[in-house]
This record gives sequence, C-alpha cells and structure tokens, in this order.
Amino acid sequence: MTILDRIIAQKELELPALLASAPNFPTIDKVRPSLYETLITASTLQVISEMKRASPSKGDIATHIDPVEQARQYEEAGAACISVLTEQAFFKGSFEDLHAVANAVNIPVLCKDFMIHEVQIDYAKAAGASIILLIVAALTDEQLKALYTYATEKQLEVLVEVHDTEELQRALNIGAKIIGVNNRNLKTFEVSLTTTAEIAQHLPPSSIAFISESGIWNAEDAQFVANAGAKGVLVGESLMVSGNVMNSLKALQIDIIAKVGEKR
Ligand SMILES: O=P(O)(O)OC[C@@H](O)[C@@H](O)c1c[nH]c2ccccc12
Repeated sequence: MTILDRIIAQKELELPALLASAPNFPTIDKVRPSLYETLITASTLQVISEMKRASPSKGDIATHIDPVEQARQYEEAGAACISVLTEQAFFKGSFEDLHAVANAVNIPVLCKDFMIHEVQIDYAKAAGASIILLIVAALTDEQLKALYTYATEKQLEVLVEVHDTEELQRALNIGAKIIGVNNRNLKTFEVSLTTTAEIAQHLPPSSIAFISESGIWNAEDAQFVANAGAKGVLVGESLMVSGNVMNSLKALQIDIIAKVGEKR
C-alpha cells in the first residue's frame, strides 16, 4: 500500500461522519480574486504559500505556528494564494484552520485535501475556500470529472494535480485550467524539480495556468521551474521553517517576462 492509498483509505473512513452532519461555519462574505487570472497575467512568479504543520514524509514540520499569523505574513509578502492543509490524520490540518485563515485574508484560499466525495467540497466551500485541489492519481476519470464539475458549479476554482504525462492527459481531458505538477511523488516521497520540466514539455500551447508544487526552497529553484514555464509555485515547508517569511517568500517572486529571443 502506498501512502496515497493509506490516506485515501483514511478519507473513506471519515466520510460517514461528514455525511451525517452539515458544515457549520459562520459565513465569510468575501469576493476573492481569481487565482487563474492572477497566474496567466503575472509578470513575476506567483507564490501559493502553504500552512503545513506536518506531513507523512517529514513528520512534524512546524506544529507551534498559528495559521492566522502565518497567513497574514504570507498575504503581506504578496502571496497570490494561501493553501491550507485540512487533512487531519497525516498533516495535522483542519477545516477550522481553513476557516480561520479565510477569515483573516482577502487573497484566494485553497483547501488542500484529498477529495474523493462532493461532501468534502461542501465543507471546503463553507469554511471559506475559493479553490480546491483535485489529485488525479487519487481519482478515477469519472470521479475526477464529477468532482471538477461539482466544484466549478459552486463557483470554486480547481487546481488539478498531476505527476506524470498520463495524469496530465487526464487533467487536460476534463478541461482543467489550473494544472499543478507535484514534484513529490506521493507514492515514494521522492522530490525532483525536473518532473516540472518534463511534464511542461507536454503542455499544449494554450492558456493553461501551470504551476510547480513541492520542493521549492530558494530563488534558484524558483528560477528553474520558471524557466520550464511555471507561472507559480506551491510552497510549504521552506516557508513554514523560515525564520523570515517575508524575505523567503519575496525571494521566490522572480521576473518571468520572457525576454525577446529567449527560450522558455
Ligand atoms: O512542503 P513543500 O515541499 O513545499 O510542498 C508543498 C505542497 O506542494 C505539498 O504540501 C503538496 C502538494 N500536493 C499535495 C497534496 C496533498 C498534500 C500535500 C501536497
């Protein structure tokens, strides 16, 4: 059993409780910018910064950090979006974290979880998310399509995560507009930024907002994925452990305007 299998099995165990009750969060009435628009019009690499206490690959990362404080710093540093891990068993997140962060900031908020059922999307929306994640590797084509449609009908944006070219094709088939390459293999935990470069070669020349996820530590990493065509990066651990969130985040916001004659 891979870690992804284990997480999905855990999600299936949690579904009955979600289905038996209804989300009960005070409504957050905010109109947030579209992440898609921000990404495709960007002239600097956009940073989606993540609130990540722990992970199955690293164990505890930063369990003492207050999500609201962290999110405020991300927003102030010019993050395009804040990703909040809501998975509990392996990442120590919660919908409460998501709601608190969504309340505190005005930029787009991504519910980072392992979605297998519409009810999770209801909770994400109720807790204030403007974007959800769908992981192609965790879903059948039918599930992927159904969850994608359900989320977009609820006015949520969708980040569709892929790890190889076959998954990219499945994401393209459902009309995904924001596609993220996870540099971390969720089956082996191996991280390699070249995954982004490899998959980028198979992107059709269209208006897809392409981002690179995981394993981004510094400006050099940011430059590498930007050269491959990424418009944004999804960054967790390096910002969670940084002693200076503002500087660490700003260092990633490199120029991505292609110079004439330069190949990207
Ligand atoms: O901490 P990192 O290496 O910067 O990675 C962040 C983010 O990409 C990672 O948390 C992630 C990417 N896809 C996921 C899916 C589920 C949970 C977590 C993730």
